[in-house]
Amino acid sequence: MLLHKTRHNSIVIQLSPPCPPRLYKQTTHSLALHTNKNSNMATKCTIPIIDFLDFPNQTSNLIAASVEWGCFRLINFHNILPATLMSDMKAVVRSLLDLPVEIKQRNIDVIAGSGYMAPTSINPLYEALGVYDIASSADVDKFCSQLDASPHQRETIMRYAEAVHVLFMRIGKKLAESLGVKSESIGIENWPCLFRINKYNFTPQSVGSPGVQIHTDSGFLTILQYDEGVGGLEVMDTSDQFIPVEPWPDTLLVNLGDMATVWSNGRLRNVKHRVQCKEAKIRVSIASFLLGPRETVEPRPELVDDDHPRWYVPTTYEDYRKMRLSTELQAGEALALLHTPTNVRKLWSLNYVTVMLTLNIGNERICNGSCLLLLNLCLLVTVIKVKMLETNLSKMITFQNVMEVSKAEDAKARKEKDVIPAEEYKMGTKDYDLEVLEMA
Ligand SMILES: O=C(O)CCC(=O)C(=O)O
Ligand SMILES: [Fe+2]
Repeated sequence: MLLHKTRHNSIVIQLSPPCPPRLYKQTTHSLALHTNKNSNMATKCTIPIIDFLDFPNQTSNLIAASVEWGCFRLINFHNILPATLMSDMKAVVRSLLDLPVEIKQRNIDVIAGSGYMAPTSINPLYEALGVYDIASSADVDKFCSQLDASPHQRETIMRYAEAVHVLFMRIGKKLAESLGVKSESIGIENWPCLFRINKYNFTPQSVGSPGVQIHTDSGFLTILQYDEGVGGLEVMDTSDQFIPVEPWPDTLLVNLGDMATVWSNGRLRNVKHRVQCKEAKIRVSIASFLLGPRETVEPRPELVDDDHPRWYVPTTYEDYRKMRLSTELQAGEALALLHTPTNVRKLWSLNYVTVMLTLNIGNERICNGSCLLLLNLCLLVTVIKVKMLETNLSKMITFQNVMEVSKAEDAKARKEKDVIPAEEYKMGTKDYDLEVLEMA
């Protein structure tokens, strides 16, 4: 029996383990064929693969992957983002992250966490540089100037930004259409695309430690060019277990984030993921985030009906991001704070019914041992859930108060970055657990 937490934070009890969709299987040896139709497939179920050259055949796979997993590996996209551009970009990114700290600090935030993040004493393994919106050539230009990028570096970054933006448009439109939403109506061309390059200074002492804590991405879609040599990235599978995203050359990982869940009225899964230090090497990744509509984000009317009542109240990405930061709910839990009052009431009534059933049936001794065990488990889950809801609600109230003095909140969100020189990292000597990083 499994207790399974759905993306609406409700708990369902499954009598047998859920099986991930069987559509997606990978060959054990390589991805050389770049197809998931190979008949010699391994039996292991794993992260879905979407072949970008195989649309519209892939439409149902795309939707299944986005609903069940909230992520997929993308293959055969090189007509848009060539392999040479990916490796050129990787080289540029490495050299930018190797710049002296005084230069990297010129990369200031536009929104909290969009600029340079220095290693800190709490999290000495991680640093990042970022651009608020790679869909804006002015933003990309500014980033290049801040870091004194050479003409070659500038050109590579510009070409990469354009290619990733095209990929976002194509994937986003396919996703919308496969959900029955007309892609022309969503204005996706105007959504900002945050860009972040991440460096993990993994050392022998840090093996086994977290590089980035469990989180969901707060935006709509993420395109991740993960390190092709150094692993460590893990995503939560359909049974809520973390599984490694083994580095496969010439593939990208696409994640769906919190805004996709709101926009789709809860149909698209915001995948939880994390980075663990597996080996003592420098790991570099390039993450691009399509954040979502600039104005209000709310469930699409096409996806709200009697069978799918509206789950989320309207919000803006900016407000949601601030709420995630101030509540430190980084793994999608903050979405519960956007639940419509009707749905919150439903959750409470469900909890109430479960408690009553457990107490009544337990008292009347009309059930056998295993039934009682099951009911007790329900009770335990209910109590935990009510506790979580209470904590989240109190965080929301705090958040609302804090929003009233939003200037102060902004300052608070831009956490002080205590830069420490590389030679002073004391990895392995004390716990450099986790600070809450401002993940996109
Ligand atoms: O470095 C990675 O592979 C993942 C980074 C990530 O999840 C993020 O930047 O949101
Ligand atoms: Fe992420």
